[in-house]
Amino acid sequence: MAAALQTLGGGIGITLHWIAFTPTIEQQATEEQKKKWLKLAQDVAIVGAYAQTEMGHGTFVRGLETTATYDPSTQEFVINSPTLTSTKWWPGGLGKTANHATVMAQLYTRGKCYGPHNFMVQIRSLENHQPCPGVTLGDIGPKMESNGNDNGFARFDHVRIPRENMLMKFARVEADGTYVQPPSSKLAYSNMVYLRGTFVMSAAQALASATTIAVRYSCVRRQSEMKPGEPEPQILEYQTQQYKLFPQLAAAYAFWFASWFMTQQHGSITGSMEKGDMSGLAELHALSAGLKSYTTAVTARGIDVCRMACGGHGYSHASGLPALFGGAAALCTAEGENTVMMLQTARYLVKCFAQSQAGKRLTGTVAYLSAVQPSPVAGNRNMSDLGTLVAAFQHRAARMVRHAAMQMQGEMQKGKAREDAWNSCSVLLIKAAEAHVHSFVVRNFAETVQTVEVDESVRAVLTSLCQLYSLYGITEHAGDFLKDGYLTGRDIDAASSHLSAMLARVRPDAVALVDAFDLHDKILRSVLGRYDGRVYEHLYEWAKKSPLNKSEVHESYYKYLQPFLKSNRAKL
Ligand SMILES: CCCCCCCCCCCCCC(=O)SCCNC(=O)CCNC(=O)[C@H](O)C(C)(C)COP(=O)(O)OP(=O)(O)OC[C@H]1O[C@@H](n2cnc3c(N)ncnc32)[C@H](O)[C@@H]1OP(=O)(O)O
Ligand SMILES: Cc1cc2nc3c(=O)[nH]c(=O)nc-3n(C[C@H](O)[C@H](O)[C@H](O)COP(=O)(O)OP(=O)(O)OC[C@H]3O[C@@H](n4cnc5c(N)ncnc54)[C@H](O)[C@@H]3O)c2cc1C
Repeated sequence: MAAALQTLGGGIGITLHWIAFTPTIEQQATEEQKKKWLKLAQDVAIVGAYAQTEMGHGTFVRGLETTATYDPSTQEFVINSPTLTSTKWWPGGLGKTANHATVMAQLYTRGKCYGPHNFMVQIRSLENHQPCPGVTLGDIGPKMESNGNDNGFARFDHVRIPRENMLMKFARVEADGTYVQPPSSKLAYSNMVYLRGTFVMSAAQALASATTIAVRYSCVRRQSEMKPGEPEPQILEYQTQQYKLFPQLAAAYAFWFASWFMTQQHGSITGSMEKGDMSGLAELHALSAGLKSYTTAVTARGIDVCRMACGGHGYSHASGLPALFGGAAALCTAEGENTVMMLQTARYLVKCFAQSQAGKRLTGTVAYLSAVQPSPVAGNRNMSDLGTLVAAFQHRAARMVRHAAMQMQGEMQKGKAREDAWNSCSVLLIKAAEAHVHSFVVRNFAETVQTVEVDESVRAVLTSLCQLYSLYGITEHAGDFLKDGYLTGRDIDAASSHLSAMLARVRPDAVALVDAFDLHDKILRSVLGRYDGRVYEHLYEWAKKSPLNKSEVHESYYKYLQPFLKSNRAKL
């Protein structure tokens, strides 16, 4: 059923029912409320949207304007859109598909505001799908991509819902209007942490799709002469083509493994939180925010590299790459805009750095911050050794975190308010947070290839891929490693030559590495990436099905071109 709805396309968007609406019930509803709504959602007996973002606010959740005012005389909440900018705007499925929504609104009771909380609101009739009284709904119009999803808008004109429709697992409002605090005000945001974590796998899968398409096509496509008189080579024989595609292929594996870690972390930390231990929430938020931001940004750029590596046919929708890029671009903005998310990670790193300066031993993904030596020890490093590469990335991140934090401390010592010092160092903070996440991805990649249960021949290939990913990162960001002399120019030259060697070493396994993603043609939806490699025949068939080819002479000739040509000829 869900798959059918999913493929219905135009105007039917059920993605967010699965990835946001249903998980919000799972994570924010009481057991009683789950009995009422969870099975309905899981069986798609109701279809839901996650309605948080408004026309005027997406990033700043505390600035949302929709209100939920408790009326103790009727034990109801009154949901209202007080301004134009409070109109819910963007939620997937909200325009035409969903008949329910979890609505994030400022909770008011006894005249006091307690901040954003989630409320279950029925928005369309289950009989005729018409909007419920007081609810105005619509689609927000064409977007860059994913136009099958009806991202919509919603306005509420004093819509009354029972008190029990507030999702009350963490915070509660009693019948008399008393507000009961949650263990942490950020638990209302927990589903965003979950969804960000899933974006890491979405990014990995998107990059896996793009590299599958581009690597397979690069084995089919023959172009130019490498040596005069010789047959045209597969374009994958060109080192430049390998330099474009193999780092993206390595990143797809790196992000895939990072998503395994993210899923495991989310499970164990939320498990502890169920028992009342909130200690892991801050690290979980920082990791999910940073990984979401980093992996989606690299993926969007990487998909466009793959698109360009396929030449003209990459620019055709037949390749599947423009659609992949559009979707990946959405991941950079949705579920927490990337800059804002990376700043959240930076906020956590600055806090941890201060704790480490005060003598606290750091643990988890920031443990290296207290372990890394501030003074570089230059020397001939073995740039093909994974341990050396991981240490280099951790040194780089620790140095940049320290530099950004000290810069901020310096600004505050000059008398700047903390917020102003933060803002004037935020570019440094973003770069430090990116270096931190990059070092985590490299370390996690190295640890995974060394411990994953695979045949030794497979481990050797994955190790080469991990070396390639790390060496590519070092050569792309060489300045960061050279700055304090931790790596020398000779180390960077060694890294470049090892990288070239890794490109050649990965080449024979490139097709096997993309086939290993096991992405069916129906998922890839790409003429260039077909498993059977019969690109040209299917490209021609695909083009012939274009709507423009329904008639030999298009109606636009008679309407526009013919009179235009005629009048120009008449002037000769
Ligand atoms: C290729 C595939 C294609 C697929 C097609 C496309 C599909 C698309 C699918 C699209 C689906 C898209 C669906 C959608 O898009 S759903 C809508 C998604 N919207 C967002 O993600 C909103 C983003 N904004 C926020 O989360 C908050 O406003 C932020 C975080 C920015 C500020 O918040 P706030 O102003 O309140 O906080 P603060 O900055 O003062 O910090 C105060 C403290 O709070 C801590 N803190 C903050 N947050 C969290 C947290 N979550 N857990 C735990 N802790 C948290 C923080 O560390 C700090 O701690 P400390 O430092 O004081 O100790
Ligand atoms: C495809 C898609 C699907 C979506 N689906 C949903 C959904 O189902 N439900 C839902 O509720 N929402 C959804 N959204 C909305 C999405 O969550 C928001 O667009 C996102 O959170 C970004 O918020 P914004 O649009 O307010 O951007 P803004 O925050 O206005 O971003 C504009 C610029 O301001 C900058 N900026 C903002 N705050 C800061 C800061 N503190 N420091 C530095 N720079 C800052 C940003 O970095 C950015 O460069 C979707 C969006 C898209 C694109």
